[in-house]
Amino acid sequence: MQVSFQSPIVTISKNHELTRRSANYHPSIWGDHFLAYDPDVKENFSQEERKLEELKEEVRKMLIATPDKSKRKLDLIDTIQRLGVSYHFENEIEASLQFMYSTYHELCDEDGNDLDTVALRFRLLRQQGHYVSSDVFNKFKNPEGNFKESLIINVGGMLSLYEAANYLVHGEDILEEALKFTVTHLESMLPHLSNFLGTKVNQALKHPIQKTLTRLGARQFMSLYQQDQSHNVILLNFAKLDFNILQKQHKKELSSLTKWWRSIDCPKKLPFARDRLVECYFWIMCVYFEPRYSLARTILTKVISMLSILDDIYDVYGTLDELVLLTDAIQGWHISGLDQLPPYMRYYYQALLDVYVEMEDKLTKEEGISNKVNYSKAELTKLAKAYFQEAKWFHNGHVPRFEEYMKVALVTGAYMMLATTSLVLMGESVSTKTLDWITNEPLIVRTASMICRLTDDMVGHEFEQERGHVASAVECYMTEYGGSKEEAYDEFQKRVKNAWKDINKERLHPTSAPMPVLDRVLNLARVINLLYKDKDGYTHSTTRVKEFITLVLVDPI
Ligand SMILES: CC(C)=CCC/C(C)=C/COP(=O)(O)OP(=O)(O)O
Repeated sequence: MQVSFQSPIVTISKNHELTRRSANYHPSIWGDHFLAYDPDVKENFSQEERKLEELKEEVRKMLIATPDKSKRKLDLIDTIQRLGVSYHFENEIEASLQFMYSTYHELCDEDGNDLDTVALRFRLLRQQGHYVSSDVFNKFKNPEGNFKESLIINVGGMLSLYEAANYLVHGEDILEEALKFTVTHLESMLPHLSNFLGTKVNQALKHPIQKTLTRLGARQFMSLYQQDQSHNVILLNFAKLDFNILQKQHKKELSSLTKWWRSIDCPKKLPFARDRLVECYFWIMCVYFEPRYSLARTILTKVISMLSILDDIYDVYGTLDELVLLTDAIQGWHISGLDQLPPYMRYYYQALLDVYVEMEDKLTKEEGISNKVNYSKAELTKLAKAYFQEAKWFHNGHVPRFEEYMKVALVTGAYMMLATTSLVLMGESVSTKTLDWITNEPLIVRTASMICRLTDDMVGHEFEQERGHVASAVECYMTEYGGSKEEAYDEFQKRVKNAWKDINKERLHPTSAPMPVLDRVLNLARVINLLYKDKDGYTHSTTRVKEFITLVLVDPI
């Protein structure tokens, strides 16, 4: 099938003025909202911190006192994790799950036919990276090999099985079946459930734990947990206080980032670009939310904001001649590259260099080293080259073969660059060995990049093609294989589903990199799944994404 493809839109009008493309992005919906954030007076803050420490110790004691063999321990760990406060108890949780892993068979015998417990234990262990066999679910099947009908009325057990099955890896047919079985029955049960249970099921079906980002998930889980009559008051109060204290820190970071962003003055100086500082911060806060990553979060937000503009320069505004110059300047990576650039690019390039100077300075101050920054620079160079390749395809009206497109588009999704930079900024905890590992595009990074690219192209290609854009995965696929866009979407959905199995597999021990490193990549995949579900919520950020940002960064609990 022939796909209509727009011709280049950078044209010279009759009076020889250059007409550039425009995407007409809506302006920032946040403006200076976070600028004036003024944290409570110090005294108030330290009172809260003291209270937090007290509650934390109580939760720690509770965690230690609850026997590792008990179902209560499983529930407690799960609740702590879902409330978003497990980062305070990493060692305690690791030790308990290690014990459960080493005594797994014995514990499974004790769990008997309690589906909720079996599935919860399975999920908590897989989440932690421990491989346990999915054969444990065989006992819930009938002699015909199907899941038993009697399970259907056990909503808690079904939910637990559904959440566990999302941790499937390739070849686990039983978990594929479990997913189908639980989704079908939970969906059909929805209208008959109480308000509380219905909300719980609905939320789980939309956002399985495996794809849930900690802060947003915590916020949503907290309101449900509060309604649960058996909730633990100390734990809930601790989680609420921790959420609010951390939100203040995030607001403070956003306030200082807004000052920086104002100095860039995107609406005036680079009016063709998306003005999305707050959305960028949300993106990066999803990658790492913990207090210890404050510096990393701040600088990575600057990097992603600059990448967003760079994407618009290559995709929307720049002429091919100008893009040659910019790509050269980025390869050269030096202030001398400024001279040849047109004014708007010179302005952009200077601001980009400034972000990297800051990155070098801060890392040198923190750790006494700055050569790790070179890993990020190398990725940026790679990214610019790939952007340029796409620009050439667009300006020549060329539709590449699907695989040829994907090779370049996996890079232009920018996840390789962002993942690498996120690690560079994690400081001492990430070794140069790990940075070498990520530079070689390991499976988990390729996979997250693929999820990013296909998800982005499925929801964004029509809007992009209207304004003029390189052929996306959808156009390339249809041109090469024929068929409708719906068939292309089906194929891509399948690939995305498989990609999640790869991510699950890559997080099982023995892993190719430390778990905190893999979790940055996992979080990047989760963000794209959240922001680009059904539509490009980053570019068009006035609805769903605004709600997410409000929940996590605006409203305290
Ligand atoms: C991951 C990063 C860098 C996020 C920053 C914002 C960005 C460039 C989003 C993708 O935009 P797009 O949908 O216009 O991308 P593309 O042009 O590649 O389709």
